[in-house]
Amino acid sequence: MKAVEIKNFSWKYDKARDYALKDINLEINDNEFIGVIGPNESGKTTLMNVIKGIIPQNFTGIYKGDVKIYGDDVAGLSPIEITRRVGMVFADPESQFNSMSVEEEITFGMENIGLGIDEIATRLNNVCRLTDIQNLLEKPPYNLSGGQKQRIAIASILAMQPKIIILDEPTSMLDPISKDMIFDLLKIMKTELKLTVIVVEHNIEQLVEICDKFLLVNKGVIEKYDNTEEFFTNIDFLDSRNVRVPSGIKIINKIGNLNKPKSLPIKFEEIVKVLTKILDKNRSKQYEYK
Ligand SMILES: Nc1ncnc2c1ncn2[C@@H]1O[C@H](COP(=O)(O)OP(=O)(O)OP(=O)(O)O)[C@@H](O)[C@H]1O
Repeated sequence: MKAVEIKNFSWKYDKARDYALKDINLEINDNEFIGVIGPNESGKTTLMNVIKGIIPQNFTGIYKGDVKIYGDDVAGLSPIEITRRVGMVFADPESQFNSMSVEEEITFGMENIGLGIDEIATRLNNVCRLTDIQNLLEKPPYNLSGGQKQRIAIASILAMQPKIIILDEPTSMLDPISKDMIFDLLKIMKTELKLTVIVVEHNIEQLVEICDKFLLVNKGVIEKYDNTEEFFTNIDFLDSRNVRVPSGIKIINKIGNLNKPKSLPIKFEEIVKVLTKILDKNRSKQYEYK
């Protein structure tokens, strides 16, 4: 069964002149990891809100087409049913907080959906271990570092055990070390928790290492949706859309196009391997000539 299935979908915000999303068709498989990129105001957040059911629940406008989450029409699900299936993390973790201690913050959602005390304790323990926030439980969530706040926001979402997690620019307000910690957590979500992960992120260099597929949204339409390797084959097209293609991929693409191999690596360590081979070959050739 598909995790997300969107068919002929369009959305126009009330009073907006144009549709924010136009004729969207999209399928996301269970346990896939999707990187969503695109220019500002292209419709990325709107698309995430559609998958999470925030649109049409909290917005008025024109809603056309079908949006299904694991086979069910999202517009027909109750807020609790949606919360159980889809979790969402925002750029600003504080926008999610509404409790006076980290522990309350994490248990709040679980109590709301009526989980028992033992289940809440087990889940609390698990998510604190995953996000490394055990020593923060007594503290107010507001007086912490940006990275800690984001890990708390993620912990409270993971505690709900959704099948899909959407993260909308989760590292945009964080320092480099905290960013790395969030990327490590993203890996765990895919490999250990087996979630379907959809992340809007500008840091393509790090996304390339973990995403199965990339989705480019531009002017309200899906311009490109492909496996990561395929996505980065047409560098000229991506340049024309101002996608910041990592330098390693650009270099290997230039060299690769000259040598015409069947497929090109895109992950950092794979690129290093290929370049090392090319350099070694060159060195041994120079040696032969001497
Ligand atoms: N609540 C709203 N009411 C009316 N128009 C909106 C609303 N929210 C977003 N829009 C418009 O919808 C379009 C898509 O916006 P959206 O926030 O989805 O883009 P985005 O790609 O996430 O942008 P960014 O990268 O800047 O966050 C924009 O033209 C925006 O102005």
